[in-house]
Amino acid sequence: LRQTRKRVYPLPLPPGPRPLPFLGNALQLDTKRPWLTYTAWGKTYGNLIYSNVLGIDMIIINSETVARELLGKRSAIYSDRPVIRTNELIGVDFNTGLLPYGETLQQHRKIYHQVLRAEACVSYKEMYSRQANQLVINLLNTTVADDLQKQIQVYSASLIMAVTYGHVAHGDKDPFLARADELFGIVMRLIPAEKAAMFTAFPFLEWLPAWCLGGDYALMGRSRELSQQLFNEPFDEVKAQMVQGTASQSLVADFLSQADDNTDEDTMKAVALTGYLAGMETIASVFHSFVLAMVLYPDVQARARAEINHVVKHDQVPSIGDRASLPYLDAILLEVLRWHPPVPLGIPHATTQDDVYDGYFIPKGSKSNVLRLPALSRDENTFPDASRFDPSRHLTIDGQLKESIVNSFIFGHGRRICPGRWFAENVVWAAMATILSVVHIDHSRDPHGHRIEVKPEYTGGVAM
Ligand code: HEM
Repeated sequence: LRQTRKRVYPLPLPPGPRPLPFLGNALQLDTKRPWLTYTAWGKTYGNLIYSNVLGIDMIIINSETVARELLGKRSAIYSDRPVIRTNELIGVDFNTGLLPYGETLQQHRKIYHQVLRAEACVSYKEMYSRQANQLVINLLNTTVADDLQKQIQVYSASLIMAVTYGHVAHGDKDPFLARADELFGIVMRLIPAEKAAMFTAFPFLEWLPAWCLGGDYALMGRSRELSQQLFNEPFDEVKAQMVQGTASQSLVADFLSQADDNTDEDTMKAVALTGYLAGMETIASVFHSFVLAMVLYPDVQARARAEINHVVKHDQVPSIGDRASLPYLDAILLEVLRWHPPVPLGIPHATTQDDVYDGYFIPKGSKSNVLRLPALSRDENTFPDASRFDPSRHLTIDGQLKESIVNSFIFGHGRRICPGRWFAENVVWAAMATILSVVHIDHSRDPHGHRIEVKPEYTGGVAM
């Protein structure tokens, strides 16, 4: 245990629950549902809370204003990440989201900026449309809910695959998708959803050893092997295609053609694979929420379809170029993100220097979390009748999009803000537009023609 003697600070720490010697607040945590502990603490201690767990300083940020000030404006010192050693054991420590703040991270982020910034993302519009069309064809052949989930997963995986490596996946039998699927399966077994949420919520778990992964060394080995294959093979394929002149447009091809002598290939491999893994889960999550909303709110679906029919000619499907003329569809996208934030716990940040906020001392090395995304997005003061799915809350009286505050918390903050946010929005938008213009989403029916009610339930984890 790290805290062997009481430390003295020049100013008071933010308010928080009373710690026990050595254990700090460890016994007060609800490890299965961490956000409940933080919600309860928030009610007692307010928007900035200090807690100490096993000697690690933890700051919990319960307000968007404080998050923007600390993680945003002061991001020069709030952009480190807690080290989570288990990631090395399963071979996923290449992941951008886990890198400490420093040179390697900056190289990663430079590449994302090159290929995924807002303007660059628009250039993938053909790909968005092609994949969205394929999704609709697959959905039309789907009869049961399990298939729907599978189709959504295959869709997000194939799309990211196409955009990242220009690789056309052939359904879930595609070797790359199959490997990625196996890797996911293993990671889920080693770190099941509630454990993943716990790692995210409680960064003090940084030094947990292999036993917390169930001690299954064979699975860990297989996981590392798969990670290495996914890391190298698709990238090398694009490289070979570039030499033969057969590569299609993709992030990796764009990168290789823009690369200079100083460009490090391993960095690009890590970026590409992170993009693939980060995008697949999150986009699938948004998409499930979209389908759910369309089933539960048929009036919203009807209004969106009416908007599309009004703006786009009847024999055409909207493309990204029509986005500005379809504000209601964009409002649906924002509402889906607000209604069920895909990454509800965010990813914790860590401080690299001591800091002072509002008269309180924040020690260097503190792990800060904005753990209440669902609470922010369900805040009745900002979003009245917040549990209702209501896209019109994002529109002005004359039907134009309002300045959105949803984006300011859903994708994180400061120098660690999600670099895939524009890409994710385009991808989901294209799929929503295509689906709504050709498919009607409704409840399934039982063999007697009675509709089967939907019971909305979400799995936990880093992405819901
Ligand atoms: C709707 C979909 C998505 C949501 C809601 C989402 C949300 C987030 C959040 C909350 C973070 C943490 C930010 C922080 O620490 O402050 C993050 C980080 C990240 N996201 Fe996303 N994301 C989405 C899609 C994507 C996609 C499609 C990609 C890649 C193509 C991507 C790549 C990343 C990466 C690389 C990071 C780590 C950044 C860093 O640590 O510097 N995300 N995302």
